[in-house]
Amino acid sequence: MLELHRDHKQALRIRRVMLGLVAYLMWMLVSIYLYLTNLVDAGVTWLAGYFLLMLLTNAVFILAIRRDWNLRFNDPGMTLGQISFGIFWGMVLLAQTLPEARGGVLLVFVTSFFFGVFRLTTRQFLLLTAFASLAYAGLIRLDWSGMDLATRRTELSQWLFLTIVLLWMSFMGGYVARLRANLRAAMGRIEELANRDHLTGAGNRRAITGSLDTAIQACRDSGQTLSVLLLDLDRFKQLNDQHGHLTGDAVLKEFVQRVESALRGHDFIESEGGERLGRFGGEEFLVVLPSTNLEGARQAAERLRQMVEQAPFETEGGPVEVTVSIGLSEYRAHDEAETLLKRADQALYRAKDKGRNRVEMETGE
Ligand SMILES: Nc1nc2c(ncn2[C@@H]2O[C@H](COP(=O)(O)OP(=O)(O)OP(=O)(O)O)[C@@H](O)[C@H]2O)c(=O)[nH]1
Repeated sequence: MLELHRDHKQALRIRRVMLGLVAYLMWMLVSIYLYLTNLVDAGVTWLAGYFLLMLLTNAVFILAIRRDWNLRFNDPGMTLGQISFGIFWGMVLLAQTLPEARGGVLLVFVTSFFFGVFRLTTRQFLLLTAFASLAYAGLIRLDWSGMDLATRRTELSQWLFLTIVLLWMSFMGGYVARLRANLRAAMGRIEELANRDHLTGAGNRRAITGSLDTAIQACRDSGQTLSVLLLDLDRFKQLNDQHGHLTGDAVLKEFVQRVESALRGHDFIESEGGERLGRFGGEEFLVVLPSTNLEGARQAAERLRQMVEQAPFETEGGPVEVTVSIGLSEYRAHDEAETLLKRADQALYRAKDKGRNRVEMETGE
């Protein structure tokens, strides 16, 4: 199938413009009907030009998205612009339509407005309502002197009903658009909750293993390097026993802050989205280092170890001395996440075994 755009969101926007094309097709069908029933003051050339310009409008919107010009706007979906053009082309047809058929044509405006629920605020809806209402009032004003009293009354009541219906749609549409925005925010929040460790704010196990899988895939695709660090706080049980669980919690939080600032402070952590640090278990954390070989990872790990050791952790129960042991491994061809982590875990075990507060690398076997 033809790829609309390499970016998923942009492809969706193009699809939405195509949906707008359906509305234009509707204007075309209406105009053909009006032409066949002699209710429009236009010939074949006028109609052909009208169709062409409408299609061109649509094509320009699609082109703008394909070339990413739309990304410069606050509303990259260009909803307001698209609806304004929809109304404009509707008005053009209305201007040519004989007064007795205008009432029906006005109904088609509702379809243009409907697109607003994708994005527009009530204010923007009201702006469009004013635009449509004034444009129609302008048309009536133009033909006013040629109308008899009955036609004037019909046109005025049609103008009134159009304005009322569009006003109603503005408030309903704005409400639906707000619901949609709330839903999107809620989805973001749910995603955040599903991926974040509640206590420390670091990524949780699910998030960090997801990042690891992505990083492994990148290694397979491009042959770049990747290393992982498993960090485990030393004698944490003893810390809890001596200072209490709350102090233990505070230490975990500060530990994450220290590691995160150390990771941010060095450009070895070129984040390409996704988590780089995650809580793997109680007092065990995983750091994923893309594009980093074993030596680079060792230096990073050593920096982290020193960051933890260098100053006591300030807690409400007073300062607490904390150290961390770190095991690290580097991606090898055909590694799965499990095998990579297993080697890091074995290295961590050795670090503990050799007295803690140290960095150990995987062995060459
Ligand atoms: N305060 C606090 N403690 C936790 C949390 N999660 C796990 N722990 C504690 O962390 C301790 C981990 O103890 P162990 O696995 O025996 O390891 P350790 O005492 O750190 O000893 P080594 O790892 O060998 O240095 C346990 O006592 C857990 O209760 C947490 O969220 N908050």
